[in-house]
Amino acid sequence: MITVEEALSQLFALVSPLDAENVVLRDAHGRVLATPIQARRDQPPFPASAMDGYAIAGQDATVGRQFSVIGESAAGHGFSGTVGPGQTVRIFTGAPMPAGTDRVIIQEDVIRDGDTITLGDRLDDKPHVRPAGADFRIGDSISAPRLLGPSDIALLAAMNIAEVPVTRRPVVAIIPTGDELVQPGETPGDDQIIASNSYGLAALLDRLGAQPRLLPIAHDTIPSLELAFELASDADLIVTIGGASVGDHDLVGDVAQAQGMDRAFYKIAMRPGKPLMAGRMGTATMIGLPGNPVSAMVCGHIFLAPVIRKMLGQGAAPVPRQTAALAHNIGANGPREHYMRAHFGPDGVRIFDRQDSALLSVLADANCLAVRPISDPARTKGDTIEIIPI
Ligand SMILES: Nc1nc2c(c(=O)[nH]1)N[C@H]1C(S)=C(S)[C@@H](COP(=O)(O)OP(=O)(O)OC[C@H]3O[C@@H](n4cnc5c(N)ncnc54)[C@H](O)[C@@H]3O)O[C@H]1N2
Ligand code: MOO
Repeated sequence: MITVEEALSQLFALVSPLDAENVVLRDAHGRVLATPIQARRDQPPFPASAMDGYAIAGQDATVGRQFSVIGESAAGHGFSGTVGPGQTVRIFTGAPMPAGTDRVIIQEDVIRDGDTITLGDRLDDKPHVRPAGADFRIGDSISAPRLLGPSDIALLAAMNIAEVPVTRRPVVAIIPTGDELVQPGETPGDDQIIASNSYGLAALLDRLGAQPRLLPIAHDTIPSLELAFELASDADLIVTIGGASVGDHDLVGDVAQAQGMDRAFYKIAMRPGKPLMAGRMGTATMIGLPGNPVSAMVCGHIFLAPVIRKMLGQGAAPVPRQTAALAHNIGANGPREHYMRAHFGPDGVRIFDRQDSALLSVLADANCLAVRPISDPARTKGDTIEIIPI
């Protein structure tokens, strides 16, 4: 059995960043910027008022001074003339500062009488002007790779970027396997259960920015698994679930190899997740996950997530860990790195008692996985351990 670290580095060797494609701005949210992008304009493109008030020449801002109002500058409708001594222009937030002005007196500090204003006695000392290019200048760039969030989308829009180069989303074929499985909503037979982790993994892959394709459930027969691999052959990544262990009906590894899978590894010193396998299969990478629902989901967090990030051009790094204090004592760990369902709250990390890899309800209550290194000794309340938020 190899370590989690070794398995991850072998997985990274199996995948490469995908090509870039252009998408319209509206579709760029959640995608990874593939190449740096440059602003096409200055923002603001002109010195702009930050307040509603009156634009004047700053040196004339003295208490009691009077100005005659000669026009208006509104957002989208600037004032085309020049403002001379003793003159002002009514101005609104976002409007261009007229020529001859460099300060806005907010309307609360002005008394207006007809077309004359008088500056009040409590003037602030701020210009209330946003200089041209204060936000960004033409040519300023957003570096890549970068996972584009809502703030980035707003910035790209302001930069007048209508099409965004992003990394293609990896197509991930998910193959649930097992005669005992039926789809949610179907009526299971007496010996059957509902396929669950296939849906959990599809959701995880959605969240990672991949394009999951949930294939029909494959039976525990060679022809059914062969058909499933055929259906999956044009994917970037093929993920099987179940049939990975040593039972008589665990055929996934054998069929994959008969179909030309070049196996990189099988079995990891990890709990849950021991019977994980991976390799190249034609143009795709194949990852065979264990069937136990929690094992598959934990492998999704620990292996699929970093692999997808590498394919999206976000670099090759394990899933980030944090440190936190234990809320209670725990016993020693065994010979496999243990990813334990736990809850991190104000009193520290509480590791759940029940860790059977069939228990999805315990996974749903967890907000992190507490990582116990191989042969980690017993720990006491307050000790620092590593956790992975999930
Ligand atoms: N003699 C041994 N038995 C087992 C070993 C071992 O080392 N020696 N390893 C155990 C470990 S650890 C795991 S993990 C499981 C993994 O087995 P498989 O990958 O072959 O998975 P299955 O046998 O097909 O299924 C296990 C379990 O999970 C349920 N399952 C499978 N797919 C789904 C799905 N899509 N949705 C929901 N549930 C699913 C399945 O019904 C089984 O209950 O092997 C141990 N055995
Ligand atoms: O590795 Mo199994 O995944 O412990 O349940």
